[in-house]
Order: sequence, then C-alpha cells, then structure tokens
Amino acid sequence: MKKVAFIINPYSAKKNYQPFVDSLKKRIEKANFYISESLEGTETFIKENFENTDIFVAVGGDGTISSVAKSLINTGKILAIFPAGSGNGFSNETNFTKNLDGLLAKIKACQFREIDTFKVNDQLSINVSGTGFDGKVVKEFEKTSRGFKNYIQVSIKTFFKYKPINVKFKSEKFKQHDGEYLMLNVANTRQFGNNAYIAPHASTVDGLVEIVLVKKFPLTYGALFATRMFTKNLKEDKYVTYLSVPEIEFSVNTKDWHLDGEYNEISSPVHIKVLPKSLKILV
Ligand SMILES: Nc1ncnc2c1ncn2[C@@H]1O[C@H](COP(=O)(O)OP(=O)(O)OP(=O)(O)O)[C@@H](O)[C@H]1O
Repeated sequence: MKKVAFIINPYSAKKNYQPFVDSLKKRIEKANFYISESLEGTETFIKENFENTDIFVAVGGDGTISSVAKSLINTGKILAIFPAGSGNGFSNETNFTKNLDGLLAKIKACQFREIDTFKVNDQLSINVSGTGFDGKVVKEFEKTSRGFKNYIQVSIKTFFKYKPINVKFKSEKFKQHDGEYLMLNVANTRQFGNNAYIAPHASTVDGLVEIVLVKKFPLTYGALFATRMFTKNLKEDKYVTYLSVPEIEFSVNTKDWHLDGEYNEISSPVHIKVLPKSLKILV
C-alpha cells in the first residue's frame, strides 16, 4: 500500500469528525492522521510528512481541500479527498464519496490523473472563486453557523441590499464586456457545491477557466436562474456570459472575493491564470 496521510479539518460542515477517525483507526493500524487546527498547521504537517508520503487525503470541504492542494501543486504527490464539507463542490466533481472503504481501495490501486488549477493573483484556487454578490454572500455566511439553510437565507437577504460590481477588462479583446454585474465567477469545475452548476460546460483538463459574468436580474427572475443552475442549463440564460480563457486580467471595484468558498480580500488589478495539469488527483 502506498504511504498515505490524512488531514482532517475539525471545523468543516457539522464538525463531526470523530466517527471518521474511529472508522479510520478500525481499518488502518497506526494511521497517519492529523487534526488540523489552522491553515499553517496543515502546511507544516505536509512539509514534515512530504518525503514519506505518496497520497495526502483532505478530510473536509473545498476550503480544506484547497489548503492541502496548495502544498501539492506541481509536485509528484497525489491528492485524495474524503468529502466532509457543506457544499463539497470539488469532491462532487472529482468523484469522491463518503465511502471510506471505497477510498481505501482507490488508495491501494493508486491511479491518478492530472488536472488544472488556477491562480487569482498569488492565491491558489481549485474549484470556483468569485467576486460580487457571492463574495459578499460568503462574507456574511461566515458569520452564521453555516449549512445550506443559512446559505439560502443569507443569499436572499444580500440580494435586496446588493449594488452591482463594475468590471473593466485589460485586453481590448474583452472590452466589450466591461460593465456592471451582479457577480463574476471563475470556474475550474462546473459547480459551486450542492450541485449548483455555475459553469455546466467547464472542464478541469482543458487548460481553461470559465469567466462567468452574471448581469443583475430582477428578484422575480431568481427562481428561474436557480432552476437553470441546478439543472445544468445556465448556458442559455440571457443574464449570463461565459469567457473561456487560459489567462485574463481585469479590475473590479470591490475587494470582497471568495476563493473556493472562503472569504478573501483581493486587490485589483486581478490576474487570473490557469496552471495546466498542475494537480495529481486520485481516481
Ligand atoms: N487545513 C485547514 N485547517 C484548519 N482549518 C481550515 C483548513 N482549511 C480551511 N479551514 C477553515 O475551516 C472552515 C471550514 O472549511 P471547509 O471549506 O473545508 O468546510 P465547509 O465550509 O464546511 O465546506 P464547503 O467548502 O464544501 O462548503 C473554514 O472557515 C476555513 O477557514
């Protein structure tokens, strides 16, 4: 069996990680696992175990996976996931489930593929990052006890108060898209999480990200927009424009971003760049 280390985020989703630890201990004698108290803790653990580990398993949501992936980019090490977040966008898109025996079988087989990731200025993103409405939603959501219900409540409240963002592209080629938007997202995979497909045609192996520009729509349109998002039909929506690019630069009049669902401040100009095939992931 390949050498494997588990990084468990005790703050993910329902903070109910003990059953996972118990199951792991039952299946692997002397399992190498780490309950991470911080991003720095994860970084140090990976550094200390780097030489003697082939596969790092992130146990958590997209934020946790991203924090582990950061140390594995363009190295020979393989990322695996036990999904334990509230949205689990990235793990849904990379075929990881909550079946521990299935995961251990995959670890034993040790097959992997290489996928793209991207940078937002100097920060790594693996799934979907964005600014505008959903950057603000994530900021407000982080003040709640999280969960899908809080996410919907915060989204509706924020919608009423929200002023569109102003986006200006650097390249002449994209100037026609300068303007006011409800939100701008950058998608490496198809979904935010919870099967909300913001970019249903996105691929993690095409060397491109989808820049998703969403014009502000009337609240009454929200239900149709959401239906299209959950049924993978957003591509035909008149309020949405997609730009498929390997790299792009723009300015936006807010610093409120979410990177893989975690609130971050990002200053303009914003440079988005795909890192093609930069992450080895267990299949
Ligand atoms: N490696 C880590 N160690 C400790 N805490 C982390 C780590 N990575 C992220 N966090 C913090 O833990 C919290 C939850 O993280 P995560 O995004 O993994 O779960 P989630 O929000 O429940 O899931 P999802 O992103 O799928 O909705 C975040 O507030 C984040 O700041």
